[in-house]
Amino acid sequence: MSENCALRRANVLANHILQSPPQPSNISLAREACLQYTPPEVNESYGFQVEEMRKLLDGHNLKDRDWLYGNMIRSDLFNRKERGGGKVFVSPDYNETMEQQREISMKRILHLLEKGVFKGWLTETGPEAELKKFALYEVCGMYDYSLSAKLGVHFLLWGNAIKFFGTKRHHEKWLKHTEDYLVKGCFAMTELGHGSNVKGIETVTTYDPRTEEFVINTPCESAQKYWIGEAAIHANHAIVISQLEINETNQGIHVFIAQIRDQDGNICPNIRIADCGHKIGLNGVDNGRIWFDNLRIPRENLLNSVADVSPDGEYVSAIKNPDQRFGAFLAPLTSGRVTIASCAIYSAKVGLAVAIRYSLSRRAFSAVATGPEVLLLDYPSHQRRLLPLLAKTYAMSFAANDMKMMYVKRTPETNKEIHVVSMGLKALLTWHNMRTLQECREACGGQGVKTENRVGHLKGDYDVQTTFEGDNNVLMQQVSKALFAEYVSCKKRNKPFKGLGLEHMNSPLPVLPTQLTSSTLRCSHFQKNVFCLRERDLLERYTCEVAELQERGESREFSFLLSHQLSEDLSKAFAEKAILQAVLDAEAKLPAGSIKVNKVTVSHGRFFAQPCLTSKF
Ligand SMILES: Cc1cc2nc3c(=O)[nH]c(=O)nc-3n(C[C@H](O)[C@H](O)[C@H](O)COP(=O)(O)OP(=O)(O)OC[C@H]3O[C@@H](n4cnc5c(N)ncnc54)[C@H](O)[C@@H]3O)c2cc1C
Repeated sequence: MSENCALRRANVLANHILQSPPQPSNISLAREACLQYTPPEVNESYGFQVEEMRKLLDGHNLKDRDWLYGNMIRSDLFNRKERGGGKVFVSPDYNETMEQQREISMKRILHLLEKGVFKGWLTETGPEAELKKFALYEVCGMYDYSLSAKLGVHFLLWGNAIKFFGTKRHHEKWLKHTEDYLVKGCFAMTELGHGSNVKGIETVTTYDPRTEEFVINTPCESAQKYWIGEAAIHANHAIVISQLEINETNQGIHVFIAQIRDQDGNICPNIRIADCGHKIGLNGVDNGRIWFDNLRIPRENLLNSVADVSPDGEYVSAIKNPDQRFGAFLAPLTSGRVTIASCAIYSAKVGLAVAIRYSLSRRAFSAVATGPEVLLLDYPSHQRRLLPLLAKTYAMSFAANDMKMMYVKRTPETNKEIHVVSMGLKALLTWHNMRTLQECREACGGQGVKTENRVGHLKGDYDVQTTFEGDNNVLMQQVSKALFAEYVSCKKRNKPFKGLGLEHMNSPLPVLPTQLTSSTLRCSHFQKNVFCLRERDLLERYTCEVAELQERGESREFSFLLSHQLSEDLSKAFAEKAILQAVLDAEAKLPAGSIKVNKVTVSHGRFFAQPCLTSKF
């Protein structure tokens, strides 16, 4: 980009910001010849240190990420494209049929397996191994979300279910084989009749002490397993979530391993499988439907860390309360949600990179008759459309990194907090991604529709993130329910708040200054107070509303579902407070002045902070 161009743009931007009348400029407004255009990636130069920015945004495992990018770029399987300036890009071939996408996704996984990408994904433990895994998922997700989702089903759902719910015998038998793809796993929880309401699933498993086997049955059409990733073609084993009936007593949902295909890929007896077919995106994943016709599996295939059945058919569980048992069974979904939320932010980054770069090369309309046309990003409306989304993406990127750290350092004491935070952030970050992608698509005009520009495809592929591993609206209810439970429990026991970030409620109400100057608005102490006050107010009002509903005779469970507006506002306030905290933490770690939360906006009674990065690196 010529110096004149840059200067002119800086002037226009400065004028927008300072809102001063346009200054007469000495810069030549000569029309640029059409053919002077070169794609930005060819001669891009940066006014900041890219590596420093990456450290800040990626946060961890930069070398591992580059190693995986390198593996993709070197392989023909990833559809490499050489561009001017010696740059090599990889992106899926968007002309492939659903069948081809499924096949190539599996081939890519097997190629990465050969390169050692998944080494230790289930057998190595500790924060370093887990962070590395998160980083590699994110890289896969940026390349093609089908690749990341397929890995998610195999490692996070199937693999983690064995890890968390299984005991030594299961770990020894399955984990290494899973890591080596000698078994290909899927996770069969959702049914046609029951998705969000997991407790209501209808698949039934009974025990036969004569043969020491469990018998899994799909009693009706609504009990067919539906949307099961990898089930249509690739998986040969399934985690089956089912009600367990022992001596005609229902013990609630339990987790079993069932073989669904033999080594040659043939469907096993007493199992029927159908394909869910073409989807609006994510067609590299083969989602399927499964029916079990009194399938017999060995007694050892019950994952028995939470509960067990003795050879003669006695049910034993250390957790007596069925609700607590149910909660323990949903634990592996936490790592899935953390991954989903962080991948969503990478998708938003890709969309914004495409749209903002386009807005820096596309011109439309001239300010003066003989002058050059104006760059899209010089229009205040275009800035207002894209830059707040960019700022929020930065903020959420810090929050995603904080959440990953919290997850990898989890302890029994922090498990509940990470569970609730991951629900709130999964919902907010995936919604943000979808909103961002739509704006980016429109901001690119007609070019946004072109498949090669990716934004449209990202929308199709990432859309389901708002639904799977917890529908966002249902997650919002669960966040507010958890906050309610904490509030009521502390008040009843007259104990101070401890956990879920509610400790601020132990202090008297903070007093906000009546005069809001710009320096007040920029002060992190003020910002935190505002977010805490909002959460406190919403939590108190929500608690009153739920209590009133219960007094009017609604059941405890149903009262949470009836209070929707306050519930949603409270859950969002909780998640946005976590995002603000992540921005402030990031700011604290940086050289003074490198990052600033520069604006707190108040609209419709809601507060939101917009961080901005300055170029002080
Ligand atoms: C591509 C894809 C892959 C998937 N992969 C898997 C997989 O591998 N394994 C697996 O087990 N499942 C999988 N799923 C299933 C997924 O987890 C479920 O679709 C999800 O849990 C939602 O369930 P549902 O579709 O039955 O929707 P429902 O639960 O019926 O929800 C429908 C709508 O009703 C609303 N709603 C529901 N309950 C309430 C309430 N209490 N209050 C207010 N509104 C409510 C929801 O917000 C939603 O908008 C996958 C789904 C898709 C689409």
